[in-house]
Parts: sequence; structure tokens; C-alpha cells
Amino acid sequence: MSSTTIPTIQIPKCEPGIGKLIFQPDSTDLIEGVRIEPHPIWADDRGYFLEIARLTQGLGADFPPATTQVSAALTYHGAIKAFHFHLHQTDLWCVTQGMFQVALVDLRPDSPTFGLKNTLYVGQLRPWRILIPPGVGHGYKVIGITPAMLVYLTDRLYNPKDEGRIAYNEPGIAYDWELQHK
Ligand SMILES: Cc1cn([C@H]2C[C@H](O)[C@@H](COP(=O)(O)OP(=O)(O)O[C@H]3O[C@@H](C)C(=O)[C@@H](O)[C@H]3O)O2)c(=O)[nH]c1=O
Repeated sequence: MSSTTIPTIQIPKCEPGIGKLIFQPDSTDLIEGVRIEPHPIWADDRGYFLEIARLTQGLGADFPPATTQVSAALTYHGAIKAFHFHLHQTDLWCVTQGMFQVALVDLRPDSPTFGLKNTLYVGQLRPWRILIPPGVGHGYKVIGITPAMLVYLTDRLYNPKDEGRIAYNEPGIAYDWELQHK
């Protein structure tokens, strides 16, 4: 997280598709450095409660209190935000409302999982926090019929120079954003 090594970024040549589906937090198909932490949703007759993260525990353990930023993004049904990546910043995502199709791709040629794509369906129906290290391309599509809310921690304050963007339909990544009819 506070590593000073800046990843080299390279667009891989992926097979078209959604990559490896992640159905278990400890899946061996996860991109190197990506981590998942299931969390409870406490539902009752008033609504529900959930914890976004604890800075000293779990996936938030290494987030420095002095520079951690907490952000929220509400995204409309069907919208895609992808692909973004960071050179220094680590993200910790927690979905508070709705469902996301999260797409990850390893852009680090020095990584053992370079070029690997992961797809995770997360949110109210699968409450998982996701840690995304620098050099891992990330994005999402809102699935379901309602807008969805992502609340996330970053280990440093917003710096647009740290963020890179790759088109959602970049041919080298060849991510299939369509509904997977089968
Ligand atoms: C991310 C961010 C944006 N902004 C501003 C810049 C801009 O005017 C406006 C909208 O910014 P963006 O279009 O970059 O927002 P957005 O596309 O939601 O960016 C976010 O997307 C998700 C998927 C991520 O991975 C995040 O790391 C971040 O890249 O908000 C901040 O002031 N602080 C921030 O931390």
C-alpha cells in the first residue's frame, strides 16, 4: 500500500470475454494483490446498516489515517465506468446500495497475473469489500434496475495525475460488457 514501487502499465492482449468469475473471497483466480472481504449487512424493519471499513482492521488495516479519503459515487442503472487505474493509489471499495458488475484487469507486466481479467458481481446481494492495488485496471457497470452507490476509501488524497484511463472497450482488454445470456 505505501510501496514506493510504481508499477509499469501495459495494455495486455486478452481473450475476449469477462475473464475469471470470482465466486469465493479466497478464489485462486484473483488477480495478484486484489483482496476480498465479505461483510455483514444488518437488516431489520427500519432498513439496513453496514460498516464501510475500519482503518485499523481487515482490508483497511494499512490505510493511513492522515491521507485516507472517503468518497462516494452514485451511478445510474446501465452506466459503465471503466477502465481506471492508479500508479500509487490503493482503493477499498464497498457497495452500499444496488449491484455492480466489477471488472478488473491486471495491467502490470511484472505481475504473475498480468493480463488476467476478473469479474465480480457485488453489492447488496453479495456484500464484499474489494481492495484494488495500483496497476490493476478497474471499472464497473451498474446491474439490476436501480442506481447503485459505491463508497470507497483511497489511501491518499485525490490527485488526478495518479489516475489513468483506458477506454471501456479497449480491444486489448476486450472486456465483454454485454449481458451474459446462457
Ligand atoms: C475521484 C474524484 C473526483 N473528483 C472530481 C473530479 C471531477 O470533476 C469529478 C468527477 O470525477 P471523475 O469523473 O474522475 O469520477 P469517477 O469517474 O467516479 O472516478 C472514480 O471512478 C471509480 C470507478 C474509481 O475507480 C475511482 O478511483 C475514481 O476514478 O469529481 C474529486 O474532486 N475528487 C475525487 O476523489
